[in-house]
Amino acid sequence: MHREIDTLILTPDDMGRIDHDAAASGLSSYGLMERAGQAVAAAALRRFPGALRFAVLCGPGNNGGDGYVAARALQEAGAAIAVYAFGDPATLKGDAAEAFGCFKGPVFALADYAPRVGDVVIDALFGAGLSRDLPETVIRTINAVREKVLPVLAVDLPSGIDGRTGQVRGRAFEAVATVTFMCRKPGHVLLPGRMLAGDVEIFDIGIPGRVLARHAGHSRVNTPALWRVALPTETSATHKYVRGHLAVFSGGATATGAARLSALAGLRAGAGLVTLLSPRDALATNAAHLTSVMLKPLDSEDDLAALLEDARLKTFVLGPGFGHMDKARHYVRRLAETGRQLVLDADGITAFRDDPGSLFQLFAASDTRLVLTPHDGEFARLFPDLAADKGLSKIERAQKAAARSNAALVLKGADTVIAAPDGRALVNDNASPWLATAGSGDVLAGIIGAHLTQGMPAFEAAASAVWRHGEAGRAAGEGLTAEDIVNALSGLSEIG
Ligand SMILES: NC(=O)C1=CN([C@@H]2O[C@H](COP(=O)(O)OP(=O)(O)OC[C@H]3O[C@@H](n4cnc5c(N)ncnc54)[C@H](O)[C@@H]3O)[C@@H](O)[C@H]2O)[C@H](O)CC1
Ligand SMILES: [K+]
Repeated sequence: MHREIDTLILTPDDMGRIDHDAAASGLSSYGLMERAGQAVAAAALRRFPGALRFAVLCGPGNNGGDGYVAARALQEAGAAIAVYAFGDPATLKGDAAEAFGCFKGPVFALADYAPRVGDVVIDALFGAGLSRDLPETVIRTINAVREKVLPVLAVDLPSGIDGRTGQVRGRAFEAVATVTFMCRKPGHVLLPGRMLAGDVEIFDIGIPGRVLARHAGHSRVNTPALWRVALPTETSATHKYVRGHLAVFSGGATATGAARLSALAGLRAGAGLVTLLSPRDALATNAAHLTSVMLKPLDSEDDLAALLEDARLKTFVLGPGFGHMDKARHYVRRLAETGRQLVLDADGITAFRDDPGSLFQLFAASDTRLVLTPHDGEFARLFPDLAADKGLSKIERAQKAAARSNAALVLKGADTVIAAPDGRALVNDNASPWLATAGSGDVLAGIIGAHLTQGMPAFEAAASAVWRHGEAGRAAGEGLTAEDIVNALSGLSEIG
């Protein structure tokens, strides 16, 4: 079943406003903390039945408060515990002070914690409120725990992970699992936070859906439920022209492979027809490798203008192995001016590095017809200021770039973010490490093109393509090549 809280991503700021609102509507904020701490204790007992001792490390804020509740619950369950505090617990405030007050047992200074084999560490030092790099005492503790390779269960977030960005503030615990509350935060889904959070459990502490909805932004984890309705449906009336005609620009004679991968992926991903537009000097090479993909010579803007007289050709992929920067810019202008949809990748992106504004201008005044698929390096060519702003999370960078370019933006990586000009953002989490292989991006561009040409809106076309690409990568398994991803596409069972 699709639960809203399983896909929603809330920033720590959103979460703070939700807390505030929940309390203002009469919900006991200490009650939320009590449920949070109890959930942590339950997860600890369930996951680590053989623990000799739970070392509960409590911080100076509400994350520490959850820790005291968990410590009390573990004690009541008969588990051996030892509690260590960073800072003087007597100075705790509000709910955390109450949680501390309810815990009956000794609390030692964090600096005195000597990790022992058999300990399971409950990390309740810092959660959503981490606002700067970790202090030295905490870093020393993290190092000592990592040195002994002790299992860590993190409360809300592994301490040291910035909940808004997923970046490490100085040092961070590497958790086996993290228990978070209501929704995931960017720190759970963006790298490196995602790797350090381990298995993330989302626990509903009882904040009403209406309060969540009031403050929820437009960020989610990329799942089929979010775009399934936009997928093209197969009916008996489906005709190859109805399923769309995708055209992919090939590079010159020595660089044709990338575009062929895009073209083949487009065909496998459901485009009715796919044509490779090839320079004449590369026709023989391309012809030798193609059967189901059609081939047309194209060397100049005039050739393109003639081609564009066919109104059925609505969707293009330009960039993989393309090579010619001037031609790329001229072709893109023609495509934009004639109202075409375009997936711009690789060299197509680089072609606009000296004047990204001219690209954005071309696609500014219309529905979203452009999909940009940069990796970090290409992103920096089009959006140097956003790439340089280390204060932005990857989600925020993608959102700003999508708004500026009026494009559906696919910011690639193991934590690919797909953003729309209207602010929607999806973080993808089904990619296997094997997907980072030569040609993988060319395949993705082709799948996006296929989805576009079948009539999906740009953002949904991109998001579903990234997801299918991830699934195909998983199906192809370890050691895959880009060809394997293409082949795995048609073997995928029904989406979602
Ligand atoms: N959101 C919810 O629904 C609930 C959240 N709970 C838990 O509360 C924490 C967030 O609590 P908060 O007090 O805002 O933040 P922290 O405990 O993470 O830390 C704040 C505390 O630490 C100080 N501080 C921040 N950074 C540093 C640093 N680098 N060095 C030293 N000190 C630092 C800061 O000044 C504050 O004093 C959330 O994660 C949940 O675990 C609830 O209990 C349930 C409801
Ligand atoms: K924590």
